[in-house]
Formats: sequence, structure tokens, C-alpha cells
Amino acid sequence: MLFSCDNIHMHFGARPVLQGISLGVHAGEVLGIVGPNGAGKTTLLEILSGRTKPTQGRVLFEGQDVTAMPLHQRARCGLARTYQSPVVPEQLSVDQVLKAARQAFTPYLTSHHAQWACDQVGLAVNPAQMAGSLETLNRRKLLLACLLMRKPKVLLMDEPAAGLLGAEVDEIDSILRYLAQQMGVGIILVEHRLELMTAIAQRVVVLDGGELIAEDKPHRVFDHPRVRAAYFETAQEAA
Ligand SMILES: Nc1ncnc2c1ncn2[C@@H]1O[C@H](COP(=O)(O)OP(=O)(O)OP(=O)(O)O)[C@@H](O)[C@H]1O
Repeated sequence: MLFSCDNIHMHFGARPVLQGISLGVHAGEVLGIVGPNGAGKTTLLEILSGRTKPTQGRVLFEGQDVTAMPLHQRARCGLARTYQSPVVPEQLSVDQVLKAARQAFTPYLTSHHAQWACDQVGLAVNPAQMAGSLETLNRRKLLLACLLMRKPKVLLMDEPAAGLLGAEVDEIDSILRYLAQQMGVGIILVEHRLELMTAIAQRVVVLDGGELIAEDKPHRVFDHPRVRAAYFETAQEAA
């Protein structure tokens, strides 16, 4: 297993938010995480990325225990993370954003690395354009290009299709498929859109109330009685 966690528990005060979560991803595999609102998906991504320390449990990267390793060190090991909102530096041009990303790496990456990364995600915009004026899909592509030039081994993604429509979702789908299949990146993906999950994930885990209640292939995971109950009850409560 390339990247995994083992028996993760998380409490906020006395409140348990994650209870005994174990999962992992292989190189070139896409693992999906779904679950109703408040299930603990984002909290788990925060723990996997190193932004939050779990109350209990371990995170393992290529067999090494990285539980105590902070976010920036995990990034150097090859872990990358994207967020639900594609926040870019509004006052910098696309070229300046890419340059800042190149210079955040030691030794500095070259403009060839940046161009290569832009090509991988199909980012074709005027380099002088202000990043703040990009629409959602190109913001996501720019942020992904900044990560890809570091050649990550593992990518953690929180709702990469949020704010996208139709053909744009298909484009993200193709990019993620390419990263996994051609570049061998292990991807852990939190996503509400089940069609995206079904299209690209090999396995899906379902969280509910901080517990892992099912793990299966995407087209089978909703056959599990606990998964149906979690979604049905949530829908009923919301009605
Ligand atoms: N810093 C925090 N302090 C206290 N409680 C928190 C904190 N962060 C999250 N929670 C609680 O933990 C639970 C899980 O939240 P989390 O955001 O991980 O769920 P989620 O599955 O990502 O939900 P959504 O799909 O709505 O984004 C929620 O009940 C939330 O209110």
C-alpha cells in the first residue's frame, strides 16, 4: 500500500468525529470517500494531509509512520492536497503563480517543469491573465499544475468537481484518470457526485457518523444496507 491510515480516531472536545478509520490507496489507484454531511470526510482528509493530528491512530506513507510529520514535510515526501474551493492569489498573474510554485521547491523548478505541468492538465490560458479572473475549471487546473510540477505520489482531493458543470466535470474526470493511470499517482477523492466516483474510482469507502460503514466497488457500494440507511435517513431528516 502506498499511503494508508490505521485505526484513526478523532475527538473534538468530548465529541467523537472519527472512530477507528482504516483505509489506503495503491499507486495508480483512485479511492473514493463518500458520506452524508458531517460524516467526517473533510476531517479525515485534514488528518491524512498532516494539517490535523488524530487523537489516536497512524498515517503511513510508503511504509513509514508519518503521523507526527507536519503538512509541509509530507508535501516534500510527495503528498499533495487540493481543497473544495479553488482559492488562487487574486492579485498575481498565472505566470507569477506558477513562478511562486516553482520557487517554493528546493532546488527551484524551471519554467519547463511549469509548462510540463500545465500541459498535463490542459491549462491553456494567457500567462499574463490575472489568476483572480480565471473561472473555476481553470483555477482548479492552475492549482493542480502547481502541485504536479513537484511530481506528487499521492493526491488528496476534496470535491474536485465542486462548482463545475457537465463537460467540465468530464474534463476533471479525464485529468484524474490520466494522473492515476499514466503517472501512477494514488488519489484519495472526497466527492459528492457519484457519477464521477463511478467513472474513476476503483474502490469507494462510505463514512457515516465518523464510522466506516462500507467499502466496495462504486457500482456496488449502495447495495449495502447500512449505506442505504445512512443516505435514506439523512434524506428523511432533511425533508
Ligand atoms: N474544528 C472542529 N471543531 C469541532 N467540531 C468539528 C470541527 N471540524 C469538524 N467538526 C465536526 O465534525 C463533524 C465532521 O465534520 P466534517 O467537516 O469532517 O464532515 P464532512 O463529512 O466533510 O461534511 P460535509 O460533507 O458537510 O463537508 C461535523 O459534525 C463537524 O461539525
